[in-house]
This record gives sequence, C-alpha cells and structure tokens, in this order.
Amino acid sequence: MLQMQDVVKRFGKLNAVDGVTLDLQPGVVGLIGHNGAGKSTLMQMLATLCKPTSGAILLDGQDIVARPALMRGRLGYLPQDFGVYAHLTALEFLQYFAALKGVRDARRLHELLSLVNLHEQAHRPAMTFSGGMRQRLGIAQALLNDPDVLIVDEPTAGLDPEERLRLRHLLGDLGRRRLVIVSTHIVSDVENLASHLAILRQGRLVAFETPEAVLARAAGQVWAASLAPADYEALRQHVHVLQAQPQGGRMQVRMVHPRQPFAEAQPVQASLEEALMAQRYADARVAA
Ligand SMILES: Nc1ncnc2c1ncn2[C@@H]1O[C@H](COP(=O)(O)OP(=O)(O)OP(=O)(O)O)[C@@H](O)[C@H]1O
Repeated sequence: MLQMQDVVKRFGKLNAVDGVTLDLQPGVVGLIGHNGAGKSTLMQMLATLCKPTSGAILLDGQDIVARPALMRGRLGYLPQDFGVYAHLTALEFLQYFAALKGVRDARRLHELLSLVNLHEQAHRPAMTFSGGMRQRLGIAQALLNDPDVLIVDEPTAGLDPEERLRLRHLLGDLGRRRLVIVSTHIVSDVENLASHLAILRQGRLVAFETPEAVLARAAGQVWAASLAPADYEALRQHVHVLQAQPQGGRMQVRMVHPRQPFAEAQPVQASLEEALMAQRYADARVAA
C-alpha cells in the first residue's frame, strides 16, 4: 500500500532520515525512536508536507512525491504540535476543518464526535478540554475525509494513563480497515496495538517486524531477582539493569543477560520495551 524506497531527508550535513525502505500494509504500525531519530521528518514526507532529498514514496504504486494530491485525498494527519482554536467549541472546530477540506455532510461531524467519544462535549469550548480530549478532537479532524492512511505523530505525549489507554483503543479500532502510523518514543504506547514496529535510530530503519518476533527473540534474556542493596550495587557493574525497585529493604531487579547471570535469577516474560532493550544490548555486544 505505502512504500518507501531508499528515502533520504538531508538538513545541511545531517541526514535526518537516512535511506529508509519500507512497505506498509493496512494495520497499525508503530514508528519507534528516541527524540531526534527522524520520526516526524519521515511522517512529514509521507504526509507530503515536505519532499525527500532523494528516494521514492509510492501509494498503491503511484509516486506521491511528484503527485502529492494523490496522497492528500486519502490522508488524515495529526501533527505533533496540533493546536486547537481555543475559543471554538468542538463542533465549530470540526465545522471549520470540514469547510477547509470540502466536507459538506453535517451528520459526519456528529458521527466523528461520537467515534472519538466527544459527542457530549460538542458544544463545549475546546479551551476547556484536557490534553487527551484535544488529541481525540485532532483525530476526529484527521478522519473528516475518511482517509485510508492515518498518520499520528506522538499522540500520547503528555497524556495521563487513562487517556493513553483510551487513545490506544481508538487507534486500534481505526487500524482495522486502514493504515495507521503512530510515532512514539514510549514503546508501551504501541504494545498490544501495533501489528508491526518500525524502529528508527539516527535516521536509519534498524528493524521492521512484529511485536511477537521482538518478544520471541528476547525469550530467556530477561531475568528477575530480589537482592540485598550491596549485591545490587555489585551486580550493576556487569549486568544491564532494566528496573530496580526498593521493597522491604531489598531491591527487586529486572535485568538483561544472555544466560542466567547468577543462581537466584529467574527468567521472566519481557515487556516489549524490555525486549527491545535486550535486542539493543545484544546488537551492541555484536558490534563491540
Ligand atoms: N527543519 C529542520 N532543519 C534542520 N534540522 C531539522 C529540521 N527538522 C528536523 N531536524 C533535525 O532532524 C533530526 C530528526 O528530527 P525529527 O523531528 O524528525 O525527529 P523525531 O524522531 O521526530 O524526534 P522528536 O520526537 O523529538 O520530534 C533532528 O536532529 C532534528 O534536529
């Protein structure tokens, strides 16, 4: 559906996106990377807001760099720094964007407010909305043209856990019949949501795979143990610690190690974030 072929975006001497080749199909794709990894730049190119320095982007085989209108008609985009016009109500806000996008069906606005669970707030000024409500209004705006590609850039930044979960459910539902690309640096935000993960590091795509594959590779590499504080200090010198929590005078530790690091360490099921960290440490060991 959406293909990137050796896509590069250069700013001066920096390759913000450095030769990304990817073929995305409908479903939810988690675009994961640290701050500055190139996620927003890549998404802006997919959204035809800027052009690659080199490489090609194709939607169903058609070149959207040369013909951006092909993408724009099928795209919904929620940028990272999405601002609502505070004095407008939720409904007025959607009416404004509907006018800009040439959507004339007034019923659709109410359907969308219901879809993002803001129908009861339709006449409330967006100024009074929480961060999560604003993001949901942003998603309603992005869905006005019933897009089959939805791109959302760091949608969960600054949201509380309940709103994160709500947004995750919404994106999961939307991904059943479209391509939804969600960028984040918080891996747990796409856990149980993304069908594929695309991992960017310094502009390069370092992995594109299913969460199940990432978890399977981490099997037998994440360990837990309860340690006396002095033992924990010693352990930190030679084991990658993922988490350490003081509890009852001891440290509850989760760590990455290619084999059992000491007799008391028990193998545990890794979270997706832990599995990705285990992979990173394994890559670093190979590179060293
Ligand atoms: N217009 C620009 N001019 C110069 N450099 C830029 C520009 N836009 C982005 N960059 C640089 O390109 C790199 C990638 O930035 P980008 O915003 O795409 O990363 P990101 O993964 O989205 O990070 P964040 O989560 O912080 O937004 C960074 O080093 C950034 O400083």
